[in-house]
Amino acid sequence: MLAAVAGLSLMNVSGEIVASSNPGPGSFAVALVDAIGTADAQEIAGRIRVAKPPLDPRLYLVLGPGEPDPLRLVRAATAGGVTLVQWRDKSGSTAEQVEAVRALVAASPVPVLVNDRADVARAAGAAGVHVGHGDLSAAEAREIVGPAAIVGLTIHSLDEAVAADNAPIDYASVGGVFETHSKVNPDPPIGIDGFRAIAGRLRQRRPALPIVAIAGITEERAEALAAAGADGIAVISAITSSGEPGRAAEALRQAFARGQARETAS
Ligand SMILES: Cc1ncc(COP(=O)(O)OP(=O)(O)O)c(N)n1
Ligand SMILES: Cc1ncsc1CCOP(=O)(O)O
Ligand SMILES: [Mg+2]
Repeated sequence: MLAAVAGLSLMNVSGEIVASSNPGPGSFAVALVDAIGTADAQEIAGRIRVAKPPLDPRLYLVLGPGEPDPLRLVRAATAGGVTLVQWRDKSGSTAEQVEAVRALVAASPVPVLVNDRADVARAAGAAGVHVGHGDLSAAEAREIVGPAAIVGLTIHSLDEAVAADNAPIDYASVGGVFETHSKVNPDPPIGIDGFRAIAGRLRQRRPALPIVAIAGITEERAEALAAAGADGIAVISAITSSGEPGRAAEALRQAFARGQARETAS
């Protein structure tokens, strides 16, 4: 498979290079064969464009093996409006994680990312990986999952925002914004003002980088965070503990949309 992709890329990019010198119709084929034969690997790699899965971070569900029926949960939550899913397993074996992620990828109509484990993401055919402090760096994760995958990074502070200026990431997750019972968070919550400050610093250098907020997010807070400029909210308990994940997802999406409308109007 990889060899086929490499061969096609070599053909396509060589064709682009030859076409840019405007050869006549009779000499194009000869020039193409010459270009393929003398191709410079670095130039070819630099010109390859890869299509990423579309990233819609508006409502990002994080779940793990503690859920009694993860596939059912994901089906209901995505039907209710979840746009992105993350598998977060802090203790399962590698084989267990790969199996769980493969099943989720098959069941989910939206992209599935894997927390921490770029190797699992790649092996299971997930859309990407999320890393934070103490995990692989974003650059190391990117090496493993490749240029077409989604890489997300947690940002806790202004210093981490500055350090992320050149990180090869597709979105940042800022938090913990509020207190959470779903994870041990040693740092105090940053609040909505902290979110605004960090998001502002990230956007100084990377205005198009999607930024989601995480930790302790409820319907009411979803609206406030959208109004504060979040591109998305990442939640565990607001959906997994609701008893009705589809309805909870719908309510969060609606609240988030109300906040976005307030932000646009301001
Ligand atoms: C969307 C999202 N944001 C933040 C995190 C937390 O990542 P990290 O800081 O690496 O902590 P763990 O989740 O690995 O315990 C996340 N997983 N997802
Ligand atoms: C994975 C993670 N990272 C920072 S807070 C958190 C958990 C968020 O869960 P909840 O939405 O239940 O507060
Ligand atoms: Mg992590």
